[in-house]
Amino acid sequence: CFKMQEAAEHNMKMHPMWQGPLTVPGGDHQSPIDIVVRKSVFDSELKPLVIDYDPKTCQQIWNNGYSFLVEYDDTTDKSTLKGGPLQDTYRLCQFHFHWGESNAWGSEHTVDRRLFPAELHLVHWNSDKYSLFEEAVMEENGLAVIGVFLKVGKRHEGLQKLVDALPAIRHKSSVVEFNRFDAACLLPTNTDDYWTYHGSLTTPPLTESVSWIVMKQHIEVSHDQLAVFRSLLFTSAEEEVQKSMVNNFRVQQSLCGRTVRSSFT
Ligand SMILES: NS(=O)(=O)c1ccc(S(=O)(=O)c2ccccc2)s1
Ligand SMILES: [Zn+2]
Repeated sequence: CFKMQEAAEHNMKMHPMWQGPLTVPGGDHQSPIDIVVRKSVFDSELKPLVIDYDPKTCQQIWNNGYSFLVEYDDTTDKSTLKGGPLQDTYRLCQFHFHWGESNAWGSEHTVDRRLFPAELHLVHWNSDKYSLFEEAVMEENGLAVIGVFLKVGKRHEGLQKLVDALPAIRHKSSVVEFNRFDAACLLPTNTDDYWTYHGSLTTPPLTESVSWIVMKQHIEVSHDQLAVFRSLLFTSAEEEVQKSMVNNFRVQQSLCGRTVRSSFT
């Protein structure tokens, strides 16, 4: 996915506005949304997800000015997602999180209006149809993002390696090498139960190219682990006023007649 330079330039274009309730002009397939459980439709055709991540493809972790991203080498089909609602094979390119300033809110999607303190997004692009991430971003069936809710509870052992790397990327545009991280350790034990709908990126360019797959089962992280997320900064080392990286989520968008399907009854 995006390399450092493009994303840094890209970030300049995105930063000032991304938090607003901005939607693309006429965009009626925007994300995130509130998932109204009783209105979701069970679809027996939905298959189990096939998630196959290779920890060796993990490359770096960096602060892009509104979240922190763990980026993977997506030049080959080494870390892939298929099955579920997807017709093609999608390559993992990065994962990141959204969180609040308190444990009372922070997630982007909600379930029957219930907010979670944070949400993980694992971003994949359709490598059967496109040769580059940047192409896939603009296309209808270009991206697939897995959303996982985080709840505050017991410490997440797998997450700790990532939490320990965060102080090194406190400021915007800082990056450190990050290898052999198995993103699969962040998935809930049950990945067969999920909601899926067609939506968009939740930050500019807000393109409506995402097959969203939101896990029913959350993962647990400790209060202290989440507090380290909040120690990150939106601002670069040069800026005189440092701003805590918190509340980096978009407000819920209207469903506009879309159906949310569930893989479970
Ligand atoms: N929160 S989200 O999962 O919807 C999301 C927002 C942005 C991205 S991206 O970094 O892949 C990206 C994609 C296209 C252009 C720039 C960045 S993924
Ligand atoms: Zn996201």
